[in-house]
Amino acid sequence: MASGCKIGPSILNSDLASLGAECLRMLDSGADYLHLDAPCSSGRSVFYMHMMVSRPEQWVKPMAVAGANQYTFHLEATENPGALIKDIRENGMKVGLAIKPGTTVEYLAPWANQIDMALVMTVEPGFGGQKFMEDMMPKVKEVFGSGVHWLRTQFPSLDIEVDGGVGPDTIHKCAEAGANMIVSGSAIMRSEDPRSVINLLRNVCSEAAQKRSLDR
Ligand SMILES: O=C(CO)[C@@H](O)[C@H](O)COP(=O)(O)O
Ligand SMILES: [Fe+2]
Repeated sequence: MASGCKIGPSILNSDLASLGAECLRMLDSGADYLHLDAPCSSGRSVFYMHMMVSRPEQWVKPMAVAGANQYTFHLEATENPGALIKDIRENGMKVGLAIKPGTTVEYLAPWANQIDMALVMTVEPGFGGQKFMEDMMPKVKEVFGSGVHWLRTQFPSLDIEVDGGVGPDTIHKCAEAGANMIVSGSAIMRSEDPRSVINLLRNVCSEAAQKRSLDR
């Protein structure tokens, strides 16, 4: 099984001058991990880096030294995903592999057994506050060959993350599709009560996961 439902506020939208304080505010509000879209140094929290960069190879060591726990790179950004996965592991981090809206899951599938997390982007990477792309949900449920199989069923222990436009209005789609790691930027960061948004996202996600396990 995947590692349970986890909510990771995206810090991309926050005031970068007060990054540390924002991270603490999110952890105090119940965040399971922090999804960082910009390189930064860390204290001792759970930092999952989303590297939207063109040469992800060059940032592995600096991110490891800065204390990142997971390094997610874009499949489209490298010619040698296998070597990069190996390098990330050798630098003591977990591995995330992201695909942009235009990339199908068949490109990700060959690597699925070597990574800790697949990230299905639900907006074009770049900035927060964009509209959720519901038509990405079939990727989480992926169609293989002639039959329909959920990515979740194909790789039951794989964490599947969604990122972009996810909040109280869109979480149900993600949870029903089988995502268990939920990145949410504006919906959490702009809320006056981030704790209640985080709880809501986690509850919807957990309920869907429970329902799936009962249906099995
Ligand atoms: O990677 C990205 C955007 O490219 C995200 O992590 C966003 O920062 C999420 O913000 P919202 O879409 O939830 O506002
Ligand atoms: Fe992100």
